[in-house]
Amino acid sequence: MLHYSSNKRTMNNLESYPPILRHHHHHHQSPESDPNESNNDLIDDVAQDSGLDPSPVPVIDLECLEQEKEGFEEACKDWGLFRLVNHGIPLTLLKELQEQAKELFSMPYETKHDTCNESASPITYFWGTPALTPTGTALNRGPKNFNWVEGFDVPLGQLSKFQPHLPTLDSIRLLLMEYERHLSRIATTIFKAMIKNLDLNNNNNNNNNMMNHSEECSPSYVSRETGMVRMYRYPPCTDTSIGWGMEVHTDSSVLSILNQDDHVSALQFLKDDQWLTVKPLSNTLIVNLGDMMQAISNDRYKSVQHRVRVNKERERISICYFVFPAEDAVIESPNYKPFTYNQFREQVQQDIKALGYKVGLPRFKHSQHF
Ligand SMILES: O=C(O)CCC(=O)C(=O)O
Ligand SMILES: [Fe+2]
Repeated sequence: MLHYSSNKRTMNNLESYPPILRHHHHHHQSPESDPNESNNDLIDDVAQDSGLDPSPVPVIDLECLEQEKEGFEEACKDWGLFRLVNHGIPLTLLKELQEQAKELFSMPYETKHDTCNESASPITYFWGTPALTPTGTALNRGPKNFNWVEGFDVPLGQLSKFQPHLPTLDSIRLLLMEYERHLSRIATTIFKAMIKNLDLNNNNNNNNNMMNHSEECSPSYVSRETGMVRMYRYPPCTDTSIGWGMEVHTDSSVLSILNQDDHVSALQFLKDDQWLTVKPLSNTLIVNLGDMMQAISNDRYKSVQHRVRVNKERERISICYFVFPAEDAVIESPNYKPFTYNQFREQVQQDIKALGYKVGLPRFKHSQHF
């Protein structure tokens, strides 16, 4: 019985991949594959099994942001990425989301494609690139920039107004609404602590976007309405020279919070010119700082460069939450010309279309070097 269902799952899986992501899915090792690569995979797996975290990613306790201020500051300044513990999200919710996302992705490709192309659906389905237009269609960047990934784009502000026909998508919608409540709480807590450490309230008296006078965190820079979730599946690919699950980039968000598959390590980030791998560890979240946070902090904090490797044998699921400033929130800091997130996004889209890549923050600096 077990055997039967696991065979069935494998078969479904192949049908569930977008046609263009099916070619390199076979179980035997390809002769040209680089032996060092496969060794690395093995080492990762051993490290994972031992339960240790061999890469020195800073660990931040959400309950102790003030007490452990120094470590938190260092993580924001020197790393741009940290592992979050004590986040208060029930482990059952994290696991349920992973399970439901896996089930959704394992549906036939056509089903996923058609469901999300219903005109009323704010959730869109894409593959081959994480770069989308505001309406959710993929920005075509040519075959060179093809990424080994498929995903769903979920604008969180619209979830309560919409009921998908597909039952799996609807149950995921309900889970995501619950998840969003936790994530906006977490993002606000982290952002408040950052603003306090950066001492921005005192320095920018005329800037209402950080906190307002009653010491309440204003929603302007961490807006619930514009938040989004991306669910990704990275199919396995025997030929890892094909490229990246997701090529190197920085996030445009204020903060990104990642709930990743417990089994496959693939996310890498740049630290002092070295690529380090983030090991998946159960019941932890990965938080990374995005471009908006770097600008808000006037470059004291850093939007970390990261990328996702393809895995030879196993698919990987990740669920990423991104928080952005409100539409009308103007980012003002000494190194930058004042700009809104919409202007930033518009510029990114233009650059991707014209140049094939995102220029990002340098476009908005007083002195432009790019
Ligand atoms: O899937 C991941 O681990 C990271 C995804 C990512 O970097 C992104 O969506 O910006
Ligand atoms: Fe990213």
